Amino acid sequence: HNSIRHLRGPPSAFTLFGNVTDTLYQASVGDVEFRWLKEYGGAWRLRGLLGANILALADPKALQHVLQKSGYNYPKTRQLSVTLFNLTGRSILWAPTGEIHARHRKVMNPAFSVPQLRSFIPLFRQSAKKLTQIWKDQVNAGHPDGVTLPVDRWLARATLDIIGEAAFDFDFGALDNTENEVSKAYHRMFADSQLYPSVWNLLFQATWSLLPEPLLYYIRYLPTREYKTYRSTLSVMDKIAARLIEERTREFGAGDPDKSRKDVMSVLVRANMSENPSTRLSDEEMRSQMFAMTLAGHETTANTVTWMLWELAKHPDIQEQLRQEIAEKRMEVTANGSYEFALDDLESMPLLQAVIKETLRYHPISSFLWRVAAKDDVIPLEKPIVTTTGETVTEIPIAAGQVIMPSLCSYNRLAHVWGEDAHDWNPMRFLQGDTEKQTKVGMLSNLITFSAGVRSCIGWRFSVLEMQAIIVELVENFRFFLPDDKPEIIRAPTMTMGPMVKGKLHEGFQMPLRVVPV
Ligand code: HEM
Repeated sequence: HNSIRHLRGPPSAFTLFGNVTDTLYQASVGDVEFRWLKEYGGAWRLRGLLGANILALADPKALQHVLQKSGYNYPKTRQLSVTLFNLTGRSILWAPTGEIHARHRKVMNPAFSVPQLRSFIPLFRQSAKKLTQIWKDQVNAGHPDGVTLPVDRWLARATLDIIGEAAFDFDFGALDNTENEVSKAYHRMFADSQLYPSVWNLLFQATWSLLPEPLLYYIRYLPTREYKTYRSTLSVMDKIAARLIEERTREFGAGDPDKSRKDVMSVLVRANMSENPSTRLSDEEMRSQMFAMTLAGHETTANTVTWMLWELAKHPDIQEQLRQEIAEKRMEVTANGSYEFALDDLESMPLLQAVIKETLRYHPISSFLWRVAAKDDVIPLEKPIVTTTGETVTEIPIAAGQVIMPSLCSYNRLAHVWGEDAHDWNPMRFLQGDTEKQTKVGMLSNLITFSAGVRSCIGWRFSVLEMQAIIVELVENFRFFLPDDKPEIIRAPTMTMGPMVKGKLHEGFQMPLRVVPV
């Protein structure tokens, strides 16, 4: 019995493939979602592969219910868990049950506390400055009008170095060496292996819910290009991870932990050693956290900053206002006898905050999630929807096993939440808007971009602080323009929604911008 049969949704020509492929094969993220959102409201039915019914959600109350209020009643689908296992091993991203996840999250939480994150600010600033210097050197080499740079690649290198230092006290050296193995390996993971998967691959994945679970953990050994990419990335990382964990554990065991070590892994090793042995994470699980943090923690932030610079290039007036705000804060800081922006300085720049929030809203790099109902339930709606029989409903009863696709990009465009101009990038909405009346959902200003609830992004604050530190440095030092040939940028529907140039998808993610020193 599947009670979402009566929900409206796009028709599908072939039962075998359904129309989930419409989402996965669209040219630019939002092409189909925003049309469906307009047509059906905050919830619609999609046909999955092999005739399955999938419930897509954008309604605030529905998302609050599924992601935030119901705890572990809506775990990740098996398919998603297995994919994350293939990418990261037995990490927090994989954790298939509430019990396993709670154990992982408890050990990891202390590493993401506010005081811990505050200590990373100098590191964020240092990497941003290094990037600035590299760009200045390139421009000064005889290009007074600036140069067109692949800003996304440079930002990914900077954020990889940051996650290395912050998470493991390890120098990946990605900014120093552009041929860096780890940096290239992670880039391949997203760009090559995730864009427009073949229908055969999708059908193969659809069978995972029918296969015995232990078998699924051997999928990563398949000889296809995709799994080879995953395996080679993990093996590059595995050697580094094993050494770092062994080092930390030895220091800790000798009763002589290096107190100066503030990296996430050291905090994790300490937290793990003080756990009851039965709830402790295994060596394999600890190594996997390192893969998870590297995967989840660098291209995500880099992509978001990339989209932000693109928007600033398209909105020169806002770019100039932001530069003005930073300049004023710079004078204030200098007058107080300091050389550097501290956390409070960064957080007291309203336009900076607004630009970051608006970019998170407009370009949510995880444009959708996958969940499955562990038991029968009734999902409430904030805005009623009309069913195929013309009935208006305010809740959706669902059966255990119902697959759900929270459409993060669609929620972030709801006109009744964000205003009639929800499809425009306009940071001013966060300076004028009154978010008090909105349904409380998500981690920051009711944005769903970091998901919500027990499985929300553990790194959301880390990422926001990192973005603040990077943006301030870049906008203080450079002006950003669209390149003269104005390439058409699309939001590629890969695992992290990255920018690609239309007609040049084979070149992977890219965002060329003209960078001119201030
Ligand atoms: C703009 C940047 C980022 C965005 C938009 C983002 C978004 C997300 C989203 C949507 C999820 C939920 C995925 C799901 O449930 O299927 C998630 C989970 C996660 N993120 Fe992030 N993330 C960002 C940056 C980071 C950073 C910097 C780190 C680490 C330092 C990080 C670490 C994680 C981890 C470990 C999880 C899994 C949490 C769990 O299952 O308990 N993320 N992120």
